[in-house]
Amino acid sequence: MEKKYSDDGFMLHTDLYQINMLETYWRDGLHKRKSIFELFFRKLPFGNGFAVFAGLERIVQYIENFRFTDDDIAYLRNEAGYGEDFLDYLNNLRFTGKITSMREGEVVFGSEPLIRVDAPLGEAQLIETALLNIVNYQTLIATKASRIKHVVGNEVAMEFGTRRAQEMDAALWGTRAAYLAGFDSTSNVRAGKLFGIPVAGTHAHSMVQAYRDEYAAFSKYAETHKDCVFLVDTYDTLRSGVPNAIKVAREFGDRINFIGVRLDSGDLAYLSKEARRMLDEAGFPDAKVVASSDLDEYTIVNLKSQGAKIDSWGIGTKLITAYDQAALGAVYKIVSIENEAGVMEDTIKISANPEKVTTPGLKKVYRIINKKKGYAEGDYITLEGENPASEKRLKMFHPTHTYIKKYVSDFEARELHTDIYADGKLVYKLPSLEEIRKYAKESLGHLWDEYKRSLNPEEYPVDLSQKCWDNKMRNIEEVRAKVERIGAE
Ligand SMILES: Nc1ncnc2c1ncn2[C@@H]1O[C@H](COP(=O)(O)OP(=O)(O)OP(=O)(O)O)[C@@H](O)[C@H]1O
Ligand SMILES: O=P(O)(O)OC[C@H]1O[C@H](OP(=O)(O)OP(=O)(O)O)[C@H](O)[C@@H]1O
Ligand SMILES: O=C(O)c1cccnc1
Repeated sequence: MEKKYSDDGFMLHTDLYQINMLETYWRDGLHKRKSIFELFFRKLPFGNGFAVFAGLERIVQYIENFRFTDDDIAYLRNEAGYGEDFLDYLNNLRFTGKITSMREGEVVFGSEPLIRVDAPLGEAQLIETALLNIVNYQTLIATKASRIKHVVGNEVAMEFGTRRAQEMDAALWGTRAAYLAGFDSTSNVRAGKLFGIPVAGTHAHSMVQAYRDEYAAFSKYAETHKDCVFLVDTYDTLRSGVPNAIKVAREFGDRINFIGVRLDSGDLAYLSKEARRMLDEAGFPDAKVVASSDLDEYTIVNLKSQGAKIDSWGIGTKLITAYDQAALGAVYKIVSIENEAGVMEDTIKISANPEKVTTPGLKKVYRIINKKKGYAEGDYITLEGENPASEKRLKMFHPTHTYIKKYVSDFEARELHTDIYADGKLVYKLPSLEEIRKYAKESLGHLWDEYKRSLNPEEYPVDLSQKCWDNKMRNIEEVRAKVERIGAE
């Protein structure tokens, strides 16, 4: 197809229905009504005990570019048939609202607002798709990366996924998500350039095949590179690959920095132990064994249990595609809207599944940290205006199984949201990626080990304050009464 329009903005990165709803609101004069939306997911991915929030920097990029371009308007005029008056409105549309959000790297849980948008209805509605698109992917990958890094421990985790990622943006932002959640490096050079992530890598089988000879390939690589990791499995790992790597390392001596060998197929436990033994016997005890080949947290744990001697793990496909769970399932729900009289009214979405009933109202999220132990007792969602810190003894109860409760005293109530936008202006200084990575580590540090284990972790409490819970019940009752009235008519 002939390219009629340039790809010069993010505004059309939305679902058509958002623009259609916006048109309805605008024609009906509802677009300026103050509204509050919350972005959250319900269920933690991968059966993990927590998720790692990521995506905020990209959201800021998106909001900073919140304006339809001339080409966007031309497209909407020519291909989508919107009227000139509405197009005029779109042309002048800017984001004027408020956004509060979790910080990137924050450990987060199901059913708590990760982002709150407090904006004129039209604006808040229009940004839904992009916000979900960004958070759903980046938080999913950051969480997967955190799981993998948890089992890798103090060894090195290298991100190798670009070639298998769902296209370029996914590779780039997925790599960033992996790094902020604890990965040590990436093979994606653009991610190195744009985000300052350390880049690392070895070489491919194609190089060995291009020289048609393993020894020649390793030697030529050594002639051109100081740091050398030789890929030893192209022909026969133990009979040819490792011996050739050792031979070249000996011949080049101090002229190269022989970092080690990479295994990419076969029985990685057995081969790593044998490679380790051969390297040690050859006088290279510091040479590392790198492994790759469809690795994830499960194979890594299993390889470790077999006594594998692997120092560095290269992880691609299963990380960057979130192989075992393709989507986080985060949603964006309206919780409050201004009425004709200018008064904010809560709004609720009812479901037969109690966990899917939304929690209405303007809310805040606090992490309740036990001051003595330094660990989190749970997250506590309040209505705006409540101050949990002023309570001596905080009652925390399960929002659906309310008989499950506990009292917490001597705690810090740490508010988890921070202001990102106020009156459409960016009021948040984006932290560096290194700061985010450090923050992610600290945030995870507040969790008991029981929530951190990768298999069958304990369920972390995300509770509602009594007022918030009462408000939800009142809203449910009001909707019920309304439905019954309609049913009786
Ligand atoms: N000792 C081991 N225990 C458990 N899993 C292993 C072990 N060694 C390797 N694996 C994993 O088993 C899978 C083997 O993949 P696959 O069957 O494609 O074979 P391969 O050895 O990689 O061969 P090739 O790349 O030549 O096709 C990979 O996911 C790898 O991480
Ligand atoms: O297995 P992953 O976790 O996805 O890690 C990335 C994989 O990409 C490369 O294989 P590929 O076959 O693409 O190229 P190669 O010929 O260099 O091995 C590399 O050797 C890894 O096996
Ligand atoms: O550098 C490597 O070894 C590498 C990079 C990307 C994918 N697989 C391996």
